[in-house]
Amino acid sequence: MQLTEVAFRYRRRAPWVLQDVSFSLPPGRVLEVTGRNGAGKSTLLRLLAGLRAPHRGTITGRPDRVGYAPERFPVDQPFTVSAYLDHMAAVRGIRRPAIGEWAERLRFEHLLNVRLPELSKGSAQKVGLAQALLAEPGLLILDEPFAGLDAESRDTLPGLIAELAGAGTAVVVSDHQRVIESVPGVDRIRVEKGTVTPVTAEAEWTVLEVVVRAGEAEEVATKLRADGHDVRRADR
Ligand SMILES: Nc1ncnc2c1ncn2[C@@H]1O[C@H](COP(=O)(O)OP(=O)(O)OP(=O)(O)O)[C@@H](O)[C@H]1O
Repeated sequence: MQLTEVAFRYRRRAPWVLQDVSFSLPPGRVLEVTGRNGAGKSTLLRLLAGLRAPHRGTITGRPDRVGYAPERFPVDQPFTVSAYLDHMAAVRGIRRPAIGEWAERLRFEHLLNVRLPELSKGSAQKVGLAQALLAEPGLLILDEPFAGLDAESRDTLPGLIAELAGAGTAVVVSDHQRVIESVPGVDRIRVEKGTVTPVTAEAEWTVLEVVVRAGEAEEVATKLRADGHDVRRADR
C-alpha cells in the first residue's frame, strides 16, 4: 500500500489536518503512529482504512479486506455481542465467522449474550477488536486498542499483532501507551504539524528524571505519553 502526497481537511477552507503525507506500508509491516492529542493520528488511520478519501494525493494498493477498530467503539446499538458480531461477519460475507475463537482469545466468551450498551469500556474495546479481526484483514487498523484493556488482555495483544503480521497482515496502531513497542521490528511514524515523519532508531535519547507527588504520577505520566515520550515508573 502506498500513500503519495496525501492531503486532507475535514471541510473546505478548514485548516489542513494532513499535508504531503507519503509512505509505503508493505504486507506484514507493523506501524506505530505517534503524535500529540489532535495531531491527526485518527484522521490518518481513517484515510488508511478508506473511511475518508484524501483531498489531494493518492492511496493505492489497499488490501481488499480491512479490519478497523475505532478509538471509541460505538455501543449504542441494541444487539447482544454475539448478534452484533454475527451481523458484522454477514455484512462482510464471512461464511464461518470465528466469533467463539476470538471471544476466547480476547476473553469475552462470558459476554456473548450481553447487550452492547451494557458492556464496560474495556469489554466494548475487545468486541471492537474482535469485529476488526473477524474480517481476516490484509490491513488491520487499531486506534488506541490498549485504552481500557485489563493487564492480561494488554499483554496478549502484542503477541496477536506479531502473529498476524507474521502471516502477512499489515498492522497500523496508534498507541499512546507504547505497548506495541514490544512487537519485534515495529516501525514508528510521528504525526506533527500536519505531516508525517518516520521516527528512526538513530534518534538521540536521553533519560530525564522527573519527581512528582505520588498522587499525581499517573496524570503526569499520561500527559507525557500523550506528547510521545517514553515513561517508565521508577517504583515499578
Ligand atoms: N469529524 C471531524 N470533523 C472535523 N474536524 C475533525 C473531525 N475529526 C477530527 N477533527 C479535527 O482534526 C484534527 C486531528 O484530529 P484527530 O482526531 O485525527 O487527532 P488525534 O491525533 O487522533 O488526536 P487524539 O490523540 O486526541 O486521539 C483535530 O484538530 C480535530 O479537531
